[in-house]
Amino acid sequence: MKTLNIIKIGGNVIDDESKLNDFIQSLASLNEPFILVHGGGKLATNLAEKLNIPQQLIEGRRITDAETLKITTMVYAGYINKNIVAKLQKHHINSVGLSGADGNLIPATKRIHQEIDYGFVGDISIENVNSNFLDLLLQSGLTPVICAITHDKQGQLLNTNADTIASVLASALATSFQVKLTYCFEKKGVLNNSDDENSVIKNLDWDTFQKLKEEGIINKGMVPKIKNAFDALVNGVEEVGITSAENITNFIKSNHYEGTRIN
Ligand SMILES: Nc1ncnc2c1ncn2[C@@H]1O[C@H](COP(=O)(O)OP(=O)(O)OP(=O)(O)O)[C@@H](O)[C@H]1O
Repeated sequence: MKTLNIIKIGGNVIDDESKLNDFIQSLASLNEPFILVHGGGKLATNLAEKLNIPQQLIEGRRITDAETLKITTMVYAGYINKNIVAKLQKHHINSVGLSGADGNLIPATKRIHQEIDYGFVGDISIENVNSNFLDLLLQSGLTPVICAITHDKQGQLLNTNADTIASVLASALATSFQVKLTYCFEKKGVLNNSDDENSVIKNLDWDTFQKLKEEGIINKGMVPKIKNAFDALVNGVEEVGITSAENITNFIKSNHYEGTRIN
């Protein structure tokens, strides 16, 4: 089976043009096929503030009312997606930017919650991913760049967590590729001490994750990210890791390179 990398890039890197340029340059030297999934929450929040549209986040999840859906779609599927595609083109990586509605790539179901009205938030499943479409693009030598906007097949766009999209896509493709899933963000990996960049946990198993979560050492957005990472492993993804954007290529190429491997 051929190797395929699914790489997720986080918001703190996307917000910083210089960090983003370095990340894309590093990706360009990977020499392995990849699919890039991106977040971008901070830019969406900034634009919403400028437009006086109040934002509400519950446990790191954005409540997506009709106005917020417009903002997230403009920011994720518009500016961020095309900015990344343009930067990849500069490095001769012919990429194509997609939402989950394009090519019916990621159909979703609007989340119904007993107590919280999340608004236009979409839950997704491995079975519904249009992996044939991704396969066609990859076979044509194109690199898909995917944002966190999905659709319900009834004409409604939905907002879906980008870490979950990366995990679900990786799992859906694991039957036809040897998939390596790598989450990239601004730190060197999952840290044992948030103040010490040199405290990267090299290997993280489920029991250690539970312990560190209970102790509060792993918190905020890192909790759902790691849960998504374990889900991918359970669903047949070969290798799952979390590392810094600047070290992406070295991490993928060497098992000994700095970062956290999920196992
Ligand atoms: N033990 C830990 N080690 C490293 N980071 C941690 C840890 N615990 C919590 N974090 C936090 O998790 C954050 C990463 O999660 P987050 O969901 O914000 O990632 P992201 O991929 O950058 O976001 P997005 O998908 O919204 O663009 C880090 O910025 C850090 O503050």
